[in-house]
Amino acid sequence: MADLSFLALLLLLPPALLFVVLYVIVRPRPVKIPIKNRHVFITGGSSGIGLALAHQAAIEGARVSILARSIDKLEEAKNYIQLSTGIDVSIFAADVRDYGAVSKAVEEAGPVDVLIVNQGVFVPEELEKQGLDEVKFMVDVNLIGSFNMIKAALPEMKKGEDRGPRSIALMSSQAGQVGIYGYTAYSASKFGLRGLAEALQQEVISHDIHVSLVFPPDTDTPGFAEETKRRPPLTGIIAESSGAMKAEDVAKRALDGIKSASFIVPCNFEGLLLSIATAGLSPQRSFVMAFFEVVAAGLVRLIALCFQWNWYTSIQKWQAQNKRT
Ligand SMILES: NC(=O)C1=CN([C@@H]2O[C@H](COP(=O)(O)OP(=O)(O)OC[C@H]3O[C@@H](n4cnc5c(N)ncnc54)[C@H](OP(=O)(O)O)[C@@H]3O)[C@@H](O)[C@H]2O)C=CC1
Ligand SMILES: CCCCCCCCCCCCCCCC(=O)[C@@H](N)CO
Repeated sequence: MADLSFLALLLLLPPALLFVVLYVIVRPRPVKIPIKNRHVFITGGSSGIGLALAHQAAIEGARVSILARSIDKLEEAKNYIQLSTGIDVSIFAADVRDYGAVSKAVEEAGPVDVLIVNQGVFVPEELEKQGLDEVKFMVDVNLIGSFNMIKAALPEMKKGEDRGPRSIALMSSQAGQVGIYGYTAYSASKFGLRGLAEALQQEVISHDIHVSLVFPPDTDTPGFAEETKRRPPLTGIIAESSGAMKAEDVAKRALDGIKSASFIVPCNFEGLLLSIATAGLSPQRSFVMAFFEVVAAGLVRLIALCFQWNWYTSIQKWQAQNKRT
């Protein structure tokens, strides 16, 4: 009996020690970002995930501003939120590719507490067929547009130390964690956001600003409805490895991730696996998540290799059936 409890202790000791070590070393330290009564500024807030985020943030008592190009869609979004919640949302018509327009909007909106850089365009096609104009379009809107937004909002955000912890959240995609057939430009733009976010977090941590990166799977939005009209079949087949979600559910996950200042914010179970598989050197505030990352790394890599096996088999089959062009 005594031998058994000694054995149990011996088995439990390494994970317990690991827990303690991780609890001590995880950086940056955990922090909570309040939403209520704070200024939440959402780009691409007139449609899909951005609109769901604006709606949710308004319900939670935030002062909400949304920015997008089309004034008609912005007004429609404003009316929808007004009708369903009674809350007024400020709207700003600007193209994120235009730094001057974006700065003007941010200046008019006033200091931002939570900046959600969510605008995005996606036009899937094999690189060989896709025009460079479309490649540039995706990189400009998704990546350079995000730089423009952050550059415009950061100076005032930095001055807000008396307002408490602030957040910059970026909307990536699971295609920003793994490259997917048909998404060369899109994946590149979303992988780019990760480099931006990791470096930025180190630069703004001393100002109590916390960066989050959200990784949704396929999500039912007006943009996605357009995308599916022209998505190469193989893109769809591979993307279906992760379950599709509703915009409201992605928005809820995203907002919860922002409020707990998680650096990596997965949205579904496959996303959780992907986050562990691609944890790399990204910051981790939660010692519990850090524990799983350390302990599950090998197994998750094995699962990832099985997915790659499955995807390459699908590609091979598809190309055999449809004669390579
Ligand atoms: N839906 C999906 O399957 C997934 C989406 N995502 C990401 O989530 C984000 C939102 O996607 P989703 O809700 O589907 O997209 P939608 O196409 O439904 O909405 C996109 C929003 O971005 C705005 N926008 C687009 N281009 C610009 C621009 N140049 N300047 C300013 N605003 C712009 C649009 O308004 P306007 O056109 O008027 O400018 C609109 O408000 C994107 O970053 C996308 O990559 C990630 C994973 C999956
Ligand atoms: C370790 C094992 C991990 C297993 C899970 C792998 C699942 C990967 C699926 C990738 C899906 C990409 C969807 C892109 C959605 C998107 O951004 C477009 N709809 C454009 O908006």
